[in-house]
Amino acid sequence: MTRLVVVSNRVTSPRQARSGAQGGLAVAVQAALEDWGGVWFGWSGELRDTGAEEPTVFRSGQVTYATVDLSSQDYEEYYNGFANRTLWPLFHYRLDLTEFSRRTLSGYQRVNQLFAERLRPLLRDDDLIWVHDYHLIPLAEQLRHAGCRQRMGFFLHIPWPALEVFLALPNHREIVHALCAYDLVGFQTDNDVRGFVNYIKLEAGGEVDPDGTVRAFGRRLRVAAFPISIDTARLAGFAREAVFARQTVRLRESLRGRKLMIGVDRLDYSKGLPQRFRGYEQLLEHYPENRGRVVFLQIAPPSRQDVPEYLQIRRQLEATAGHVNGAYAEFDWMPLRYLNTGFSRRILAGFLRLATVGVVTPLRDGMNLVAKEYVAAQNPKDPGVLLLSRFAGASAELDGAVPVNPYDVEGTAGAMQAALSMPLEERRERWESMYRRLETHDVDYWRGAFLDALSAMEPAACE
Ligand SMILES: O=P(O)(O)OC[C@H]1O[C@H](O[C@H]2O[C@H](CO)[C@@H](O)[C@H](O)[C@H]2O)[C@H](O)[C@@H](O)[C@@H]1O
Ligand SMILES: O=c1ccn([C@@H]2O[C@H](COP(=O)(O)OP(=O)(O)O)[C@@H](O)[C@H]2O)c(=O)[nH]1
Repeated sequence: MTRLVVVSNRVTSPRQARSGAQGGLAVAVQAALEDWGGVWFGWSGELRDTGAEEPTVFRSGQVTYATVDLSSQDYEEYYNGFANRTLWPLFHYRLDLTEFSRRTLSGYQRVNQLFAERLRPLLRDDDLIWVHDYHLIPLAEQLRHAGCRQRMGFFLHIPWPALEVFLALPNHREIVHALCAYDLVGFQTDNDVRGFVNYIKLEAGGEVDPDGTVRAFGRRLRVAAFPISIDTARLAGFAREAVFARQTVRLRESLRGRKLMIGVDRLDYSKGLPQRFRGYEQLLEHYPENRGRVVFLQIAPPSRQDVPEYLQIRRQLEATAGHVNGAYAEFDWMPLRYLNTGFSRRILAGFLRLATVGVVTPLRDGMNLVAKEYVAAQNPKDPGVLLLSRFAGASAELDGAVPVNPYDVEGTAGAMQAALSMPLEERRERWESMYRRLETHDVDYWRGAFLDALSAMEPAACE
């Protein structure tokens, strides 16, 4: 039987998943693999400087985990460097934060080569190989050089930028050339597909058919949007069960009847947290009836702390949160609760259900699973309102959300006010259309759509 082999930088064991420290990629891949079974290959998250080791392999349920350690130089150049100081900021439209160096680029290529060498002996001829995200764009090309002919798909979890932004990457051509070694390249949204197709047509001199068939660099492949999703029924079940859980009860009691607004994001500059805090400050300033009546809970587990820009945003947020509380707190009311802790998704589901407003206002986001989890966690009889940035991939699907331009701080405050005072009937109507979408378009649907498309490809099609 055809095996599924998933490759990603981040591999999360079931134990790590319970800590709540992982991002959306790990959450979705875990859910996809748990049902289908297969191999999950990637970085162990550990650093080892002595000698290249064979992958560590262990099995849990249906999934075989195979992980490799990285050296501290690999970690610095590949993960902190080219992946998270070049590709991440550039693909999130932050040219001001984008660094480029040949040293980190060569580390990026080296780790992709290492992954290819370690993965190859584990592969069978009829495996379906599914590679995830910007860390591993060159992997298929490396595997093909080593003679692998299996069908290979790639899914990009982050946005694909507009052409003019992408052209700022000095090795843009090399990156797209490498992507063309896959048989199927999946993006989160049609907008991302458009950015890629524009590059193929306008820069690479390639051709793209209406069905997404691409011919470029002597290869034929397919591109399409496959919006990632959540395990909707399971998350809704977590939220129902969490009503009587210890932490949910503690949170509810601490509110003393006040309305809860909630944000849950990795501590990342792409998530728009400073603008969000300022929007909340404006809400308290311009709609004073909310003072003492609303609490904003922002959960922001630290992420990529060895990358300087992440330390900067952390300091900035501490100052902004302190400023909001300093200006508006009363002796018996703290307007903003800002936590640098991660929670398990069971606990989060309970917190999301308690919240009258879910605030998801990234400056740019590939998808944003928290937006979908907020909808899934709501009580159908009395659902809360989702505020959603138009720059999150999720906004293409969640039409019942209140749209927000996160750069418009006063507009964000106005949207918060509208959400806090929205009548039940409108809340239900908006929630129902979003929940219906998530019931059918869940993580199983995402996995099935991608793997069906990949299975239908001819292996290693060259023009
Ligand atoms: O692995 P880290 O460096 O700790 O970062 C966590 C993950 O962040 C990013 O997640 C993205 O994937 C989500 C699911 O598709 C999507 O909803 C979100 O918009 C993206 O930002 C990153 O792309 C992953 O590789 C990281 O593992
Ligand atoms: O304390 C936390 C914070 C986040 N998450 C999960 O991490 C994922 C974040 O994914 P998203 O797509 O929103 O953003 P990313 O972090 O991948 O950029 C979601 O499933 C969250 O429920 C979690 O389990 N615990």
